[in-house]
Amino acid sequence: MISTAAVVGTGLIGTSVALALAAKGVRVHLLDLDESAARTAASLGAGTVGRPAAPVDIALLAVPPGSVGEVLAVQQSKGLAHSYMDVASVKSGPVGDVAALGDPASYIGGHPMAGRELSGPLAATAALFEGRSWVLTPTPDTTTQTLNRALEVIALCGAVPVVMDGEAHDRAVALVSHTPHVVAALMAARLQHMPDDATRLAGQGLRDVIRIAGGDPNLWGDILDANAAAVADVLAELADDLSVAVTALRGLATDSTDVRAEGMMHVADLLSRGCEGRKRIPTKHGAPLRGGALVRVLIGDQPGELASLLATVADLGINVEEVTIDHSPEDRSGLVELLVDTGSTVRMEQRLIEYGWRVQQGSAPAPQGRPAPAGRLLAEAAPAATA
Ligand SMILES: NC(=O)c1ccc[n+]([C@@H]2O[C@H](COP(=O)([O-])OP(=O)(O)OC[C@H]3O[C@@H](n4cnc5c(N)ncnc54)[C@H](O)[C@@H]3O)[C@@H](O)[C@H]2O)c1
Ligand SMILES: O=C(O)C(=O)C[C@]1(C(=O)O)C=C[C@@H](O)C=C1
Repeated sequence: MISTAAVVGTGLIGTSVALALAAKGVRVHLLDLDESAARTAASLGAGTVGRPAAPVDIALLAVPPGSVGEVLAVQQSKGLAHSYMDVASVKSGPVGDVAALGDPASYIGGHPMAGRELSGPLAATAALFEGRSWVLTPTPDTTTQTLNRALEVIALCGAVPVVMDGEAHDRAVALVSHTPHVVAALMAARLQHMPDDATRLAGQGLRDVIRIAGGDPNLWGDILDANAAAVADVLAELADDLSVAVTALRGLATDSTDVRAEGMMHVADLLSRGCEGRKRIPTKHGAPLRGGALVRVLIGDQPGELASLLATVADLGINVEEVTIDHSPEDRSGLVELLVDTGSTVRMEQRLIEYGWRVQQGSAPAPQGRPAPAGRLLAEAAPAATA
């Protein structure tokens, strides 16, 4: 059983792990090149700043991918821990660096598949890894004790271990994490000089697409540098699809019936392949996305309104897969979208109306038009609520 740990690199990921371990009673030592980051983490309850008097059970190296090998070698030479694991978003590079610079027996590569577009200890949260996959890449050199300690860290963080080969991991994350980041950055870069009237129209769809583009450019430069070939392969396929999409759309903009028909065929194919691809992504419980449906509710933009809506939904005993909220600053309203089982929507809409919530009934695809001025107004609710 792990009772002591160290975290080297107390930024977003290091502090999140430290908070989760500290909450489970593990004594955590916090180390960072930037001492203020370690002090901030400590002030959040993530542990104590400074080296332990004796080696801890396991040290987590939560530093940029290019620094893992060097940091491991330094900390092994100082006897920081019995075992070491890193959390870097790429694995082949760090594993190679470790073999060249340090002792690979007490090291295991790791990568929690959870994060944020923010950096630093203040963005950390103990719940970050709950229910998420956490890759481990043991090599033939890794000792069983080190593997077991890493598995314990993952369990204490509430995550799900996935053991993989480092190169297979890097190919997989090129598709599911690194290329999406590049695509988000490319799209967000298009917005740099957009006119103000377009800015005002930006809704949740755009925000969903560009959220991760806010990630630290230095960290992401390091990640892309370490997985460049695999990301380039995925991007090249995307570029082929893009060029088909451009040609098809140019065709749709012509007067020729034949060219338009062919263009529409390609556009329809692209859109339906998109829907199919999206269904391959598991939900938070690990099952692929099924026929979920959206229930849309207008709320007032004041503190406690969303929490109150979610409490009502919980009272109804309906399981919500996802919640998104789209704020409209101009009329101080919010449109909340709750993804639930298809079978639950009608009952849920009726019951929410009975409770006095303003439901956009018949919720299905994207909302049309602007939401009306919001607020949970009993007087405005459906007849069932006022009867
Ligand atoms: N951000 C994410 O969403 C995410 C998700 C999973 C894994 N990761 C991986 O986690 C690691 C850390 O990322 P983060 O988002 O927490 O970054 P971060 O910038 O929030 O934190 C990194 C911390 O490491 C410290 N540091 C850098 N070099 C150091 C060194 N040589 N010795 C000691 N401390 C050092 C920095 O001062 C900083 O406090 C990276 O390897 C990243 O690939 C990130
Ligand atoms: O959700 C986010 O903000 C993330 O950046 C998470 C994400 C991902 O792509 O899933 C990003 C990089 C990490 O290596 C792991 C997780």
